[in-house]
Amino acid sequence: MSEKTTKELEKLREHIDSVDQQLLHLLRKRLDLVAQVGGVKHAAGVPIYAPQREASMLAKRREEAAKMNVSPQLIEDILRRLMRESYLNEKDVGFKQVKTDLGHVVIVGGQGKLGGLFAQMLSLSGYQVKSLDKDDWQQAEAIFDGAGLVIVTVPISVTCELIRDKLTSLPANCILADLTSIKEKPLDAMLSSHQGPVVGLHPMFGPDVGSLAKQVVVVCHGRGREQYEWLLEQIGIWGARLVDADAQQHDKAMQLVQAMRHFSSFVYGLNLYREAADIDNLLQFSSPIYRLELAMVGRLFAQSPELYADIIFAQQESLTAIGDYLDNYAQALELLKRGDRQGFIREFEAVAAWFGDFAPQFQRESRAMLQSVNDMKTS
Ligand SMILES: C=C(O[C@@H]1C=C(C(=O)O)C=C[C@H]1O)C(=O)O
Repeated sequence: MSEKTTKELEKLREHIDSVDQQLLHLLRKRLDLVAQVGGVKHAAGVPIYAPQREASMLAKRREEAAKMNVSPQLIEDILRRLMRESYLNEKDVGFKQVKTDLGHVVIVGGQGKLGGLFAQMLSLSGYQVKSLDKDDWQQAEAIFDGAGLVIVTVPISVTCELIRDKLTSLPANCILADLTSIKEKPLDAMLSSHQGPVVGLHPMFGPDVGSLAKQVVVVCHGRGREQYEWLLEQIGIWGARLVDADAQQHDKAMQLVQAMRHFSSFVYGLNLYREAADIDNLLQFSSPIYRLELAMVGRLFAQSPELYADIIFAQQESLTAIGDYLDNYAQALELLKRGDRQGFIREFEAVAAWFGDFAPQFQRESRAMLQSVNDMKTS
């Protein structure tokens, strides 16, 4: 059935269409300017992401918007979306090559998704990149010969063994780095296999990000920092934020941030499956927060089970964090069984007090996410 309309409505809609077309022309103009900025940055080696410029630009546009009786949040939302586009487009011109006399880069596991992303970023920055995968070990000697940087990005379960068995005779000054999501053991393995510069990296994002702008890369220093400092600068030019961490502390945080988080998503999915939930039907009744939650869980099952098994099984200690969660769940369930509404409220308040200012901050952040989940609906 076609939507109801009137003559007057049609007239106004024609005006709106024409304004939208003007917007489109302005967008084209903005994209062209950003492309020029990309070229200038490429030549000068300026990072793709400029947080101070963004903050001052947003503040000015918000102020102007308020004066024009336009919601400051509206212009901020639009500009943030446009800036995301800028990062993607700036990428296309490539990046400045910080180290021009490196020799080539070898990505061990270059056919994996994350390896592929790093290979792409390095190639866009002018480096010669070679991939070394499962079937290439026969030619390893030739591939490593003359390498200035070797990046290991293979499943966690085989990372340390591979480093210890196969990376013992790299060129002396070659930098050895890994992208594993745990850091202590791989870093130890790299330090003992290779006498040259060593650095542990953990990109805190999946391979499906379109751009590294604003993404975090954790850095655990190994040895010979002066020799790999350029690599950190290069990653900064891609737009990522580098966060130094102690390997042990990083691994401890990962028990909650990764093992526990993915495990509870897994169980959430497992539960829906065992309860034979009808997802179509649930979506009919879904509130935006439920849809978002289901998306967070469902996206897990669109990816590789090996990847998640690797992350969850990586550290024996995660078992404690996950076990604690089960205990807390059981204790909270007791409140419910006893009908202890007051007890529930007391616990709730204790947790809220502990979250402190983060709770309202998270509420604000999630509001924006929920609104965009709602915007995505098509019927
Ligand atoms: C275009 C630039 O690059 C990025 C994109 C911006 C934009 O689209 O307005 C602003 C700042 C940068 O994060 C720039 O530096 O001006």
